[in-house]
Amino acid sequence: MTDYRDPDELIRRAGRGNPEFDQHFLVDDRVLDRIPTYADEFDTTHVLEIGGGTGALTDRLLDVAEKVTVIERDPNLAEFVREEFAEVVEAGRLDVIQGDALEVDLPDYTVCISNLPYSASSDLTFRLLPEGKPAVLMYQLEFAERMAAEPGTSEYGRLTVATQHYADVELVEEVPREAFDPQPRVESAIVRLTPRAPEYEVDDEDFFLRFVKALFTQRRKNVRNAIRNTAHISGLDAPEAIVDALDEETLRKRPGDLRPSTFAELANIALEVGEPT
Ligand SMILES: C[S@@+](CC[C@H](N)C(=O)[O-])C[C@H]1O[C@@H](n2cnc3c(N)ncnc32)[C@H](O)[C@@H]1O
Repeated sequence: MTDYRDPDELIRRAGRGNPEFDQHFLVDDRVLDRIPTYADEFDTTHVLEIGGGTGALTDRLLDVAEKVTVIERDPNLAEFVREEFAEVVEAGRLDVIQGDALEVDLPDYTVCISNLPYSASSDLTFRLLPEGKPAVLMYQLEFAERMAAEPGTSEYGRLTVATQHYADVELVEEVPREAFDPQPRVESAIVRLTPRAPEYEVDDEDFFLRFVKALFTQRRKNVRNAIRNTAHISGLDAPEAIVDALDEETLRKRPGDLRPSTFAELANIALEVGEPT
């Protein structure tokens, strides 16, 4: 077993994380050791790590990757990691980009393995998913459960359909608050995202995602009323024509009970007859 740097010692030298900047550092060695193993089936030649923090996970990633690129917003932490891993930086195996991962250009990575800053989880996920590359990511447990949810459950929603449009979602490990320093207020979970084409076809991806978003704003209404009430969100001039084109059984269901493939069928019909603007 490789002797990795002690995460508590890294924090002692780098300085304590600031929760206001999403700085909850993982200090449980067993969790840190397991994270790269969830990417065993993926090509780990070039790992992207968003939010390197003090480098405890970076240390492990360097063991499975030929190259690691870290994007870290905090200039002090970016500099700390550059100095801490000076030898591998020098050898060209580690790049540390100081910047906002929502804005900087992404490198040509093969897999993203990160303990994400939770306040940007959604934006970062939907920046990564269209890249079509696999990922192993730490989220707030509640967010992870929504990503992996099944139709008909209270967790199932826009986030589920949008995520599963791009990838298979597996919640591979729940992580308690005590695994972090400082501890977050909520439990966490590691999610594995395996990209694949969806099992349905959509005629217009942007419209599909907008239509799903619109219907889920009315998740307790039936589909008939949800389509009528959200034409301004989905951008449809003729919602009634869609209602006329659908069968009664579908119209009586609630958006939260529709499978992604049914959303796709509805979106394709809406695009054809609903006069989208
Ligand atoms: C939850 S910590 C994870 C740190 C480390 N990887 C670990 O596992 O202990 C998230 C890190 O993301 C950084 N961060 C926050 N927002 C960011 C953003 N928009 N882009 C890049 N890094 C960000 C924080 O400074 C922090 O170091």
